[in-house]
Amino acid sequence: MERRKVGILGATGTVGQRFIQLLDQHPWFEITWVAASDRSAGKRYADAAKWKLDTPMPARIADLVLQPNTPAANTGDVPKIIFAALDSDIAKELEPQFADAGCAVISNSSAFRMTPDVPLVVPEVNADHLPLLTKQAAYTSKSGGYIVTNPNCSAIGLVLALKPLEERFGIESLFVSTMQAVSGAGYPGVPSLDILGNVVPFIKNEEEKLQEEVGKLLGSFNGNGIDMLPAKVSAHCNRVAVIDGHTECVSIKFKKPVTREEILAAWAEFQPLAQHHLPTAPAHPVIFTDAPDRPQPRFDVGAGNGMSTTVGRLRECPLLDWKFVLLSHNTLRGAAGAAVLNAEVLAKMDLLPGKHLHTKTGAGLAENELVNA
Ligand SMILES: NC(=O)C1=CN([C@@H]2O[C@H](COP(=O)(O)OP(=O)(O)OC[C@H]3O[C@@H](n4cnc5c(N)ncnc54)[C@H](OP(=O)(O)O)[C@@H]3O)[C@@H](O)[C@H]2O)C=CC1
Ligand SMILES: N[C@@H](CC(=O)OP(=O)(O)O)C(=O)O
Repeated sequence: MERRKVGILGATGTVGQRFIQLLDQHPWFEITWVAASDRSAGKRYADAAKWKLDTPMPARIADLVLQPNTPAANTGDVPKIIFAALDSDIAKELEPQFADAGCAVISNSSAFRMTPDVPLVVPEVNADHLPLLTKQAAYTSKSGGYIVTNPNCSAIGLVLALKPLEERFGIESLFVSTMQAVSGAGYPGVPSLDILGNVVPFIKNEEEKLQEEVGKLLGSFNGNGIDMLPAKVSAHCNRVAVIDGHTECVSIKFKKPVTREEILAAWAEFQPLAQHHLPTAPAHPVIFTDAPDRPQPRFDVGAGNGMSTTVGRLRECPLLDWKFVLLSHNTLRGAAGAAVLNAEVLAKMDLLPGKHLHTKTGAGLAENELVNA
């Protein structure tokens, strides 16, 4: 099968490098275009990027030349599928330009996550929100472009654990306290003298994003927009001296009495994408460990190729109903892997740019094939 050509915007950064790692051998997508800041444009990828992953930089990518970062400034072919890993302010300016030029922009940034006509999606949780993209002006104006976003890295791990619980028991309120890895701040990120032997109890805008994104992700698509989940959510976000993997301590109040066995069954049976055979989807999005001292970033961050959330320490909460600890990989499941999985679902729903683009709404496929179990 011929692979679809894709580009990466912000290709030299922490998340951009993860995109390269995940897409280099991808069966459906082929990287043909990379771009970053004006500082990097015109350079070979190998000369512009400080490669920080423990797998080698793919030789073919090393020789790609970084292109200008707007569609207008490009003289050659810009692929119709763009994975974007830009800071929010830059994303705000650049992503709409690519959507207006007819590209599917699969974005990591927070810039448009809460925009009413932009889907904010974790496929196992709310793939049925994706048809919202057909309301965007770029799409309806027949350029066929659009923006789809994935959530904040802490929100992704959290909603994977919450979705099966919300479906079965209903969530009334939620308290979450995070311990977030330094790679979440990009490269070079947090200065070593600030974080070594230390905990920083502040990540700008993080608590606000986590609180509001959970409501949209667990909300429902009403045909025109998203009705937010009305649960109360309170978040504390902390930076800790871990390289990869965000750990979160979660306490929940449910709408009805729930047993430990029912919670464990909800997690174990949560496999909403199992029948779709998506290359990046983990077999088990939520993995429970009953070891008393797990999950831990050092041992569990790679679960499901970095795409599963590991949950553990499930116990009764004297304030709310139940509490547990979860861990997920912030640059894989929390960023690049999430975006690649979004693109795989869009491909399955026939919503990626192609010859049928303007006749498809994605609605039938969302309802019939990608509903969450
Ligand atoms: N790190 C993480 O765990 C997660 C990050 N995110 C989000 O993903 C986005 C990227 O984060 P991250 O990879 O960590 O950031 P980095 O700082 O590591 O990388 C930033 C990238 O943006 C490029 N860039 C900078 N300025 C411009 C510009 N004016 N035009 C085009 N490209 C530019 C840089 O290129 P150059 O090399 O040329 O400077 C680099 O490729 C952010 O919005 C972040 O919040 C989301 C989830 C998790
Ligand atoms: N802010 C997160 C990374 C992230 O996901 O950010 P954003 O919500 O801007 O994508 C962290 O530092 O760990």
